[in-house]
Amino acid sequence: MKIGIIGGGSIATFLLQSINVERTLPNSTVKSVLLRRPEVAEEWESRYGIDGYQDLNAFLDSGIDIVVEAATVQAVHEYAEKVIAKRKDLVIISVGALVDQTLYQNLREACRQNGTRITLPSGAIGGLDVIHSAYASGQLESVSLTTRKPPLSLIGREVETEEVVFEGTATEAISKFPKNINVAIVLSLAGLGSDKTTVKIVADPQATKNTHCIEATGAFGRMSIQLENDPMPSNPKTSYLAALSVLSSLKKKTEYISIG
Ligand SMILES: NC(=O)C1=CN([C@@H]2O[C@H](COP(=O)(O)OP(=O)(O)OC[C@H]3O[C@@H](n4cnc5c(N)ncnc54)[C@H](OP(=O)(O)O)[C@@H]3O)[C@@H](O)[C@H]2O)C=CC1
Ligand SMILES: O=C([O-])CC(=O)C(=O)O
Repeated sequence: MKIGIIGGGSIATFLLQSINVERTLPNSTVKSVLLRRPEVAEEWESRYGIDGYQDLNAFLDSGIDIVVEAATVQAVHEYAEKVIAKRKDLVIISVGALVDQTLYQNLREACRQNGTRITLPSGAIGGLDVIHSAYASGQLESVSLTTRKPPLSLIGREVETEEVVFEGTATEAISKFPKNINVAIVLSLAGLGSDKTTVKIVADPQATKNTHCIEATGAFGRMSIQLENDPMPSNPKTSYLAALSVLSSLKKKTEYISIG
């Protein structure tokens, strides 16, 4: 599998190290990266053996089979439909973009027409299989997410005591915190939708981890999952698990038997 990555931040760097240096994916390599900064492209070309591009069309025509978006919600709006139109499968980690129903439907239709698929990794959370199973039977009643992160990650300043910085629907949460709460949208897409999935975000000066607590109820019973995620040192807003989940999604594409 020849992989192209959009973005040059913490998740992109993790994937390059893991796939091109540590060779964790059988018969696969990151061939091309779409980067905004030419100086990073130059350095990465020699460090990771990739081709760096600033132009989307040149990137898409560089002999890649699949594209991983590891940039921003805005970049998904900008590039996703063009990636599908070029018949490349796409992995999206800035899942928050798909709160936009028009974009979601357009991408779905473009995939149908072009015979391509979009994968949304579980990101920094888990339990999506449970939510999806409960929803598929029409018997999922409630889903809530409580996220707790260090204040600097969330609001860009320190606070003395913990502060609830948001309480509301997933739809509102992602519009206010597009770099911190993509998890709310993948949770919504697996279950009740972004207007019925409730979110609370807490800035906690004691926190050293990014914590996500998911509670769900339905005819199946009750689920409560708490993730205590180590942040990526290069971007503390992002949990290490999110990067691992992208690698896991890519790995699933190379395997014949799927779990979950
Ligand atoms: N679904 C989930 O559970 C999670 C999702 N995420 C999301 O994953 C994404 C990547 O995270 P992370 O790697 O930590 O983010 P970083 O901020 O470390 O890196 C983002 C990179 O994207 C690049 N970029 C931004 N816009 C564009 C563009 N239009 N074209 C090309 N490159 C662009 C930036 O470029 P430059 O260097 O030039 O600024 C930067 O290199 C984020 O959207 C984040 O919110 C993160 C954690 C969990
Ligand atoms: O990585 C995390 O803990 C969650 C996150 O940033 C996001 O969902 O955008």
